[in-house]
Amino acid sequence: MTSPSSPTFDLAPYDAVLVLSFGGPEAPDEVMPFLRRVTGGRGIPDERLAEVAHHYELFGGKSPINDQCRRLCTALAQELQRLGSQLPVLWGNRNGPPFLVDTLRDAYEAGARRLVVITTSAYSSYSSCRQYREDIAGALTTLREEGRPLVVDKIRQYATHPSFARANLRLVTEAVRGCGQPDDSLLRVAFVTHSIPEGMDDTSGPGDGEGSLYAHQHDEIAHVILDEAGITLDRDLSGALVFCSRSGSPSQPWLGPDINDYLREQAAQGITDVVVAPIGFVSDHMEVKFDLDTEAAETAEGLGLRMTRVPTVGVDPEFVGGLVDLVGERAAQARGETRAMQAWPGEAMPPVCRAGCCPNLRQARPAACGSD
Ligand SMILES: CC1=C(CCC(=O)O)c2cc3nc(cc4[nH]c(cc5[nH]c(cc1n2)c(C)c5CCC(=O)O)c(CCC(=O)O)c4C)C(CCC(=O)O)=C3C
Ligand SMILES: [Fe+2]
Repeated sequence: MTSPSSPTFDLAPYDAVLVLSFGGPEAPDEVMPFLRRVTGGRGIPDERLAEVAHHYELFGGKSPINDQCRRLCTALAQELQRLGSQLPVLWGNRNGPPFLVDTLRDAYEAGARRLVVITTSAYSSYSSCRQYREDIAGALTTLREEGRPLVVDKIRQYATHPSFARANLRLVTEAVRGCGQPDDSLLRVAFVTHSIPEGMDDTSGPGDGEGSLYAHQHDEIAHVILDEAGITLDRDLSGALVFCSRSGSPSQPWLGPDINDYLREQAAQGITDVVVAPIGFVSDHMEVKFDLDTEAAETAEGLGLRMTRVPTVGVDPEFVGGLVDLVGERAAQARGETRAMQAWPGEAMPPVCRAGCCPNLRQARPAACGSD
């Protein structure tokens, strides 16, 4: 970790850090406009939209995601200040106010010319990486046409930055320690992430035909957490990678198994305790609050399974420190310096995405922060 007086903590050429997120409604009348923006032209059936609208209604029409972003911005700004940087931390979304383009316009008016983006999404795939790069490209085009040219870089996808796996490892270790089931043969750890269409997973990755990097990165983190937590606790832990929040048409294959099916299968085999670790999500947003804390918790209760939900990384200091480290790394790269890129487990993702990686399978759209 860099110390406050360290000359290596230099964030030039950046004028601001920008957190880019998904967006969410904050009042009942914002729910349907939000859902229409999210699903515009994507063939999500109406029944699914009504169902998801109901999830938001259960929480008074307010998604937790914006408050999570506000907390993250505050935590990042505090960590930057602790390291001696005064860079402002801004926030923009894809699907709800504050929209990315508006945040960037305000930044330009305030004098910013080059920014570095952190997305609230750790893994490789179209939905979790390239789509945000398309959002950036779209916003930059609009602003260029307005006579407000900006340069935007992005930190590398951070599923393979050690701080992310380590923070998740620590949280899972604590949850297993506290779950109250000392018998390893009666306990499973379910690592949960957002399901995506199989075609999107098949094409996730660096663009050289490797593919399935989304599933692979999750698998690797799940495995190292099981191993390391097992060593720390001197236990023989087992578990699986499972999925939530499947949408799309039922005929289209998405990644599985669904967490609820997994819980049923485990209960049928005599398991009594499941520790649910949402490694696919950086904070408690709607997928976590509804799909896990509401739906999966009900499934578990109906099965007589005890479910312990692991916290998301949120504003965990190790996680936030890792993001700030990545901002420093990206700044050094922007200055043309070479710097060792920390990675665990697996390889560091490129700071500039490779041509053709994680393609948009519906329509080709310009994407920023990549070599294509
Ligand atoms: C990989 C991934 C992440 C993680 C990476 C990232 O964070 O970006 C993510 C995050 C999120 N997804 C979210 C919400 C929604 N996602 C939807 C639909 C979809 N997600 C997909 C994938 C992902 N989504 C996909 C392939 C679709 C199908 C349609 C499409 O191809 O786009 C729909 C439509 C209705 C439905 O069908 O569920 C909604 C409402 C929210 C906000 C939650 C809140 O309000 O707290 C967040 C953070
Ligand atoms: Fe989603």
